[in-house]
Amino acid sequence: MNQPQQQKVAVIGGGSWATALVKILSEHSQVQVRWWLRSQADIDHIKTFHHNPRYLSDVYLSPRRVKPCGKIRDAVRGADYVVLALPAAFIQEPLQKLTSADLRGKRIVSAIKGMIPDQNKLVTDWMEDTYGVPLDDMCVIAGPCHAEEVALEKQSYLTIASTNPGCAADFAHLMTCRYVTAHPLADLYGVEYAAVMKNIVALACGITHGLGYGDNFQAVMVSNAMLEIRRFVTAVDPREREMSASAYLGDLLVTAYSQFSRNRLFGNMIGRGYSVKAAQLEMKMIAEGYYAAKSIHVLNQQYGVDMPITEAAFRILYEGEAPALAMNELKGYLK
Ligand SMILES: NC(=O)C1=CN([C@@H]2O[C@H](COP(=O)(O)OP(=O)(O)OC[C@H]3O[C@@H](n4cnc5c(N)ncnc54)[C@H](OP(=O)(O)O)[C@@H]3O)[C@@H](O)[C@H]2O)C=CC1
Ligand SMILES: O=C(CO)COP(=O)(O)O
Repeated sequence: MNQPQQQKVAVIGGGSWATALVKILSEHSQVQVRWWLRSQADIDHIKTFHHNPRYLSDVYLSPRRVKPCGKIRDAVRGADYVVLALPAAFIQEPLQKLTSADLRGKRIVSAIKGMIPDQNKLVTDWMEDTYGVPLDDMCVIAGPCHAEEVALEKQSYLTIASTNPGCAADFAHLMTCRYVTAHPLADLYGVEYAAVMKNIVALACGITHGLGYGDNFQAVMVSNAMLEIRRFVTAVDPREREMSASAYLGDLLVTAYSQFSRNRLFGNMIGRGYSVKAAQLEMKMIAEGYYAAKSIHVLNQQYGVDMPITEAAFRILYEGEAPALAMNELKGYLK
């Protein structure tokens, strides 16, 4: 591991995952975190009290290692790594203040499990197209890991995927601490697509739970979903991959079953009769699966992969189909 002594990491985003990542990174004495948040009140609170007031507010944030700031150019200046940790729908606005020159020579890490909604692009593709960041200078953070469990220092595993083995290994080192183990993996696209798609499945699981379906049905749905994800990922990026690995199956399982899953919670509300708007207003956090259902539906028009679970979610969320009707129809496709 050829890491220089001091590592400067800019983290972009002020929500729960950003807070958890800042906590993990700041476990390393050689890491300095510049943390961009959009709310000046939150920045002031963190500087004064060393806790993020609205997300994972129990987490202590070391003032020696973590410097919050409100200007994104200040956050990325001199950084070795820039970690993107906002929901995909909100990443374009703050990044508009940056030019390709601001990001040149830096490694970009996407912690986002969503697609740029209006363009239906993976975040890494969008960064390459918009800022000319070479794919080899990027990695994604994946794996079954909820921010809430990082806050509690519960043992967790992450996967750092990149086309560049050195980039993945270096960042995996920074993501490893007493309660987190991170492993590098070469499958950037497979991991990134699977992370987007498992959110749609978790949302669909939440819908069935809200409708009163039981664990038996959900287990069948999750098994079928894994096959659906495999079919799509293989169509988009054909290659050998071990889809039972935790970056794929593990993340699907934790999101489909965890009490902390935003996507499952959102789906559960829809299944219980909330409208999409009402569920969004009720949720204090973002469910990426809502946006992903549309992006994957649109993308799949060019691939034509059989995806009954994603399609059922799309019809419920965007075409107003009654959840009970869509799930009743889905029953005929599951084995
Ligand atoms: N939470 C988790 O356990 C994990 C999350 N992820 C991924 O990390 C990414 C970030 O999710 P997470 O941290 O959970 O999200 P949260 O819902 O916790 O936080 C949302 C963030 O987005 C900001 N935001 C909300 N609305 C807007 C807006 N209209 N314009 C600009 N910014 C806005 C919020 O700022 P403000 O508070 O000021 O409104 C906040 O910083 C997602 O892609 C998610 O899938 C990945 C692994 C685990
Ligand atoms: O990706 C996650 C856990 O690995 C988080 O999923 P949710 O956004 O559904 O909470």
